[in-house]
Amino acid sequence: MPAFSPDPGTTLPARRLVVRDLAVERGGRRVLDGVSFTLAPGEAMTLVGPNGVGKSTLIRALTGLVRPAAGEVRVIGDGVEDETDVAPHCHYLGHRDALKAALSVAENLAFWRDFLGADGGLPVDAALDAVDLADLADLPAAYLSAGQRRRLAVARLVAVRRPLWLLDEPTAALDTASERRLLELMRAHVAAGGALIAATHLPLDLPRARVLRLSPAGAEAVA
Ligand SMILES: Nc1ncnc2c1ncn2[C@@H]1O[C@H](COP(=O)(O)OP(=O)(O)OP(=O)(O)O)[C@@H](O)[C@H]1O
Repeated sequence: MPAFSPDPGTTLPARRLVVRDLAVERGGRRVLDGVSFTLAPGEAMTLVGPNGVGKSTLIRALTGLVRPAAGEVRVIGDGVEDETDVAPHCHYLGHRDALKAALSVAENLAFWRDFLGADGGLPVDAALDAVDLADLADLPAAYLSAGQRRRLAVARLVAVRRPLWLLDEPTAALDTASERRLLELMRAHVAAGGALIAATHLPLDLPRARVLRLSPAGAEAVA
């Protein structure tokens, strides 16, 4: 598996995520209230808190998949037209790996590159190599194990360059080597000027990562 090192000459477009007084309701109940933070280019933030506190809800609200009850989420950066539409600037890695079972591993990734626009991202074979899936390129995705499925979902992050990664428990189902590999990709992303948020129950070895702790009492920046 080759080391993935971003070309230092191709830094990501600088995008700042600004979240102000965000409130989100689920099933008629206010799950999040008054969440505010800013994430600058080159910053990583882990999102922690007990089961059911609203980590996935916050990440989905940031992507625009869940409509906030109050507050706003904005992307600020040069040349950004619609500042409230975060989706075109981000990758969302959720609990479901968004794979088409009948397509091969390589075809799944090629689909995402076409669909999302692969400007500057790694070619399919290199992206599969980055997650150690090159040997399974022709296998139908239906046959992948849970960890392999997750690795294929992770390959999307490097096959399509986006400045903001919103990751919901990204290490779920990954073995130790794959987890280490994902952390390398995350560090490389931040080093290239990208930003990321990762909801996690496990400590992630991300130097200088800020921590946003959610609790039933509210959100608190703890580092
Ligand atoms: N579609 C929904 N309808 C009703 N309630 C929901 C819905 N989705 C989430 N919830 C509730 O919102 C709360 C927050 O859920 P969320 O999945 O964001 O928590 P989490 O912090 O990510 O939890 P975990 O650590 O278990 O993954 C929970 O009480 C959950 O039951």
